[in-house]
Amino acid sequence: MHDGSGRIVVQGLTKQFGPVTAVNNLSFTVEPGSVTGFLGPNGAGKTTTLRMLLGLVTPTAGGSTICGLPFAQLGNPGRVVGAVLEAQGFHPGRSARNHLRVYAAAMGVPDQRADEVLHLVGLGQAANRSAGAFSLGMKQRLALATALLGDPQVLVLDEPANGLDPEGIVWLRAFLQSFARSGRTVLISSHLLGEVEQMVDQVVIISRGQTAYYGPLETLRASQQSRVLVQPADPQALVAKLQESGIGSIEWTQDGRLAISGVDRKEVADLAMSSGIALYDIQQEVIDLEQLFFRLTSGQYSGAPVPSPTGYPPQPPGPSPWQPGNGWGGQG
Ligand SMILES: Nc1ncnc2c1ncn2[C@@H]1O[C@H](COP(=O)(O)OP(=O)(O)OP(=O)(O)O)[C@@H](O)[C@H]1O
Repeated sequence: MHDGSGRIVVQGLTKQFGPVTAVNNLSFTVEPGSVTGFLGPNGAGKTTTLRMLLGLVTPTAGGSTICGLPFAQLGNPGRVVGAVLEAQGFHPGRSARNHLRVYAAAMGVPDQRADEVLHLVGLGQAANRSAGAFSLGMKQRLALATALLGDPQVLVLDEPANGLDPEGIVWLRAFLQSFARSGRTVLISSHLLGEVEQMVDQVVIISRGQTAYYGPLETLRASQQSRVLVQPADPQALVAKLQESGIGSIEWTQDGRLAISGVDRKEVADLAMSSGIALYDIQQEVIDLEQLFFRLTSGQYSGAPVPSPTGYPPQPPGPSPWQPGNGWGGQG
């Protein structure tokens, strides 16, 4: 019997395809009640990890659990975890409703659940239309509806924003956040941080099959020291005043402004005013998460070091479920 927690634990997960190490000793925990983004560039090992989590690929080492159990031991897994791994091929002549009824029967849920999940994903009006003729965005919604059939506690979605128009992305964000707010677990992968930035609370960023960052998105943002960018009438005078008062560290930007770290805008403005130095422009630098993401994952290609923010390396909570005979490496 699973523990009903909705927690996903990945511990020491490794997958070797011949000479290729697709996933390398990967560990992280996904807690219920939040949307977690599983991010990394193309080829980082995201799909392989999700396939191992869902019992479709046998790990070379390590393992994973959902609600405390390896996938293979979940019993009726569709009732615990709903998954969308790729925009599925749908039977060309089958309506959306009938597609769902086939899956509902296989899972042992009543036919009427097909209509419920169609409404949940906004396809209520398209129930009788042929799923094979759906647009990519509608197929994504239908795949999500299929994953929701068993009213699962955990959702695992591989690149769910792919193919959605801006309205679809806004809808998906609201849907996943409300799903998570009901105490359930959402894990979504993407190779673009910007695409899921507004949807996720936590992130697991991987590069070359290894964890580059694991923790709240906010902590990642805050780990980047922001700078005050200022254009003074007399830069030398402001530099002298800043150095005199020991405020921040100062650099010149390429466009000739002063960039001051370790201060807020008000401190710089107050100092300039009390020193009689006019400022033509002053602003707090906005941290570009996309740039940060590239920096974190560029090691995939260049071997660059990555920072270790708080919360890393991750530890699975509570007693280790990784005991001999607990399903390790046997599923797949
Ligand atoms: N069945 C397989 N046989 C051999 N190599 C594989 C296999 N599946 C994946 N790989 C390799 O493992 C690495 C990780 O691939 P994976 O598909 O997990 O990455 P990904 O992060 O999901 O990438 P993408 O964003 O492009 O989908 C890649 O180098 C890929 O070529």
